[in-house]
Amino acid sequence: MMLFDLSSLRLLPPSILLTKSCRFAAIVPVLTLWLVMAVSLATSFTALAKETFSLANIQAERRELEMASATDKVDVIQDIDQRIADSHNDQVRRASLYIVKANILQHHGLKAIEDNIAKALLLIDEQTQPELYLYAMVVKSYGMYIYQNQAEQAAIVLEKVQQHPALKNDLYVQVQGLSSLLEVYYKLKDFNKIAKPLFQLARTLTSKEIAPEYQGFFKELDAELAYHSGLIGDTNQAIAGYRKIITDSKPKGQIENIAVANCNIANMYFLPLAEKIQYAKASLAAARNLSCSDAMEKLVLLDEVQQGNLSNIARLSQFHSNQQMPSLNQRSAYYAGLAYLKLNDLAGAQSMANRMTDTENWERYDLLQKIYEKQGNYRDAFTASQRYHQLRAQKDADARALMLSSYQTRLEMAQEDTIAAEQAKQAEQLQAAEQKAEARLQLMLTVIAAGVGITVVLTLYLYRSRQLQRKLQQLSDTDPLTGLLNRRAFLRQAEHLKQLAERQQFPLSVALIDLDFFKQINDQYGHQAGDTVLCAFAKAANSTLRQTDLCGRFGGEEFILLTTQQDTAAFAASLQRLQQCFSELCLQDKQLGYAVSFSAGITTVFEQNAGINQQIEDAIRQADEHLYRAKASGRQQVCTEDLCLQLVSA
Ligand SMILES: Nc1nc2c(ncn2[C@@H]2O[C@H](COP(=O)(O)OP(=O)(O)OP(=O)(O)O)[C@@H](O)[C@H]2O)c(=O)[nH]1
Repeated sequence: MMLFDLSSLRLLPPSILLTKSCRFAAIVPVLTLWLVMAVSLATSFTALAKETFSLANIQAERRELEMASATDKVDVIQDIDQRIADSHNDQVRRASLYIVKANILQHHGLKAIEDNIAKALLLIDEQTQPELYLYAMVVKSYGMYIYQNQAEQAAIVLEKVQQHPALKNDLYVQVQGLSSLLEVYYKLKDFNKIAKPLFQLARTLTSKEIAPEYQGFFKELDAELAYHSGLIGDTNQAIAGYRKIITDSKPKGQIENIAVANCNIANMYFLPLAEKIQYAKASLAAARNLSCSDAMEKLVLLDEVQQGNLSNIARLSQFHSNQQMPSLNQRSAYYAGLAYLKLNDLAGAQSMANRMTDTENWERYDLLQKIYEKQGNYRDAFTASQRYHQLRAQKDADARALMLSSYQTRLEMAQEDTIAAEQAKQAEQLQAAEQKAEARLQLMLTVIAAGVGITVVLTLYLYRSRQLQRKLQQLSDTDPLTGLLNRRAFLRQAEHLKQLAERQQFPLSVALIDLDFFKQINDQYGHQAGDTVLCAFAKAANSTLRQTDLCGRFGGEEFILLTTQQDTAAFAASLQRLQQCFSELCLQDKQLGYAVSFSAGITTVFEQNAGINQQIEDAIRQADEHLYRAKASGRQQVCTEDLCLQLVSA
């Protein structure tokens, strides 16, 4: 049976490990392993790519569908349904398609919105797909507002949407939300709040940060911005917005866009009538068959009646009420009524007043006031006049509030911008300071590290050179054969010891030692044996003398000792011990095997009590003289000035 170690198989090519017979069997698990790894890697990459691009894909698809929705809604809805059916495996995409469908069907009743949003919400996880959730909320709240008159609830939802951090990931939803919020605030007459989303919308749409692929898409929303600007009385911004659309549409020959843009300007509440008529004429000049063309013609007709062309009154008054432009219907009835009054046709005027059903419209009361006045009904004329002034004052107050709110908001946003710019500047400065500090710290650390490194290297270098110096000193101070001090080092240290002896008042004596018949040893046993004898002497000296004694090789077979012994007798006794030890070592040596002796001459260098104090050189000369006597008296003796003592060998 063959056993395989799979861990090693993975590291080494199977061919190296296996014989031909079992190679195939081993390749199978290895290949399987590699295959599993490759497949899992590929799937994880695909999953990652899918996760990363899913929002972008959804946004691209939404763009495509909503842009197309402007052309043929029925086809688009069919297309969406098909896509929903095809994407049964992708919940997120399906949810997105349901929301797009709800958005496209916004003007087809609440049920169409609610049904599709409900289906989408079932498929959305708010935590993991916040952008889709926000989109659903925007579409849903718009439906609530237009069909259920739940503007307040819609405002709460839309405000929450605008504050959601994930909104920044979806500029489209952000803009849709702002746009809906504007309408809702307008409906609620929440004038203090209108300006902010409007300016935010304007800022977003003019932002340079909009990615190129979104710019074309958002162009559609320029009309939205212009429309809301008109609603809040920012006629300049509204006209500028519409003019932009007109300028963009002209080279493309999009005459409907041009007509509608002019039409929208003409319909702006805050625009003076004379200007309205001018834009109405421009709209009609571009196209006459649009849903707003009737209203434009009515405006032009109004002008004619105002100019005194009263023959057109009948035509003006004949216009059927147009649901799209209720205000214009009211207005045409008003101007027709005024014209009838000019012609003293009170019945005609009254019929026009009856058509003005909006009891909040100040023009109705202006007309009634004038009719009652002509009838001589001053009581009702007074009441109508009172109501007229009341409503006008209210309208003026609303307009003033709107203007003030717009300026107030502009101011607040400018302040916010200043604060944000200041904070950004501070953050930048802080970052720069942090970077500087970091760089300084880095530099300091580098310097410290370099310092530490240099110190370590220097210390090592100094330590090494100190060691070397010591070694050199030791080499230059020692005799290489015996390891004792050489003559020069001995004399130097002897000088120091003598100075110490003088200071501390201790006695100092010197002995000059010469080995006996050394030449004979050399001659008889060889030079190496002579060296052994010299080393034996050094060894004996080291083991018998005191730590404080100095011993050196003075030259050849001559040694010198400097001792702090009290008297010469004690010194001689030490030399006796030395002789004993020395001769023993020689005797025990296999090469020699016999005792060797030495002769010594000793003398006092310094002795305070005896009044002796001589130079080291003088003392050595004296010791040499005594040594000469020791040699002359038969060797193996130690001699002082007065006597000689025989040394005993082992
Ligand atoms: N092996 C050896 N011999 C040395 C060394 N230095 C000097 N000598 C020898 O020591 C001998 C000294 O001989 P001498 O001065 O005649 O003295 P001696 O033979 O000891 O006779 P006495 O001193 O009169 O007892 C010479 O033969 C030198 O060559 C050394 O380092 N090693």
